[in-house]
Amino acid sequence: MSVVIGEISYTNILPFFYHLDRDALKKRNCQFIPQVPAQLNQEMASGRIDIGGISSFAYAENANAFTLMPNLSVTSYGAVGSIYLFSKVPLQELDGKKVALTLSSASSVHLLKIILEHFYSLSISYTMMKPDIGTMLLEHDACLLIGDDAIVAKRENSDSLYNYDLGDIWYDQTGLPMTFAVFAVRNETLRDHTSLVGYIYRSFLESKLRSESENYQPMIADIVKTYGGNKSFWDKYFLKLCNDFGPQEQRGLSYFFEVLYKMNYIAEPIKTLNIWNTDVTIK
Ligand SMILES: C=C(O[C@@H]1C=C(C(=O)O)C=C[C@H]1O)C(=O)O
Repeated sequence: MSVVIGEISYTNILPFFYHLDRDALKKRNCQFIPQVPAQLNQEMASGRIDIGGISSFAYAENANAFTLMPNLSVTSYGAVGSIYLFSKVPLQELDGKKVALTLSSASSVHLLKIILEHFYSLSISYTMMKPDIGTMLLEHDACLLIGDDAIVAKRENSDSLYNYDLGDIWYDQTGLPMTFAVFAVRNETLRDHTSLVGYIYRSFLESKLRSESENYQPMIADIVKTYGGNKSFWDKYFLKLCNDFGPQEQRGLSYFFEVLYKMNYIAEPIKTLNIWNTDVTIK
């Protein structure tokens, strides 16, 4: 039986994937499925995908079925640079208005609801839509985009619309980092394929450490060719993102989960984050 690895199809996950030895992983019977986060979340929940990066919100919804991997996440301390609310009016004036939300996201969609309803006490009507800023804004006053969709939209629309970086607002309001993506494994996969999961985990960690030690340079050169933008934009983007998942990132995530529970967006409170103790398991 193969182990299926979910691969978020956004540049922000690349530090964990860029230096993977995919042939070695395929020889060990691993397969890769690239998808936007919301799709990966569903497929992890249904068991079609076994391991990989998912929305942190999806962990909160499936905390009994998933185990988190230490040291790996997509987190921001303040501005993230790829998660924006684009609005025709200032944020405070959105009360009673219509906001379109990208179908690709789960964490940022809920973070936006926390910001608008909990931090700013606004009442909003939401529609989930495909991530296309033109269509989204035809009949809505604002829209949320994430990942490369948001990066391109910001490049092209920053003069004509108000834009708000959700990582920035979260940090201003809480003083905490925001973890958008975590790395998780299904509990049965961890139980049945412990040593292979250990190998995959080490591969992600090594790719991340190598990307960081190279200041993301070969990776950024490839990104510029594929996605455009200039090198200095991508340099800043990756230097600002935090790819760790230590005590402070976990504190921020636990607070996000606490607010989600208070606002009834998750059914059960998350009392502890179930993080794999790799020191004990991996030899
Ligand atoms: C930083 C980002 O984080 C992403 C946001 C996610 C979400 O909102 O559910 C999920 C995974 C992350 O890759 C981004 O895509 O811009």
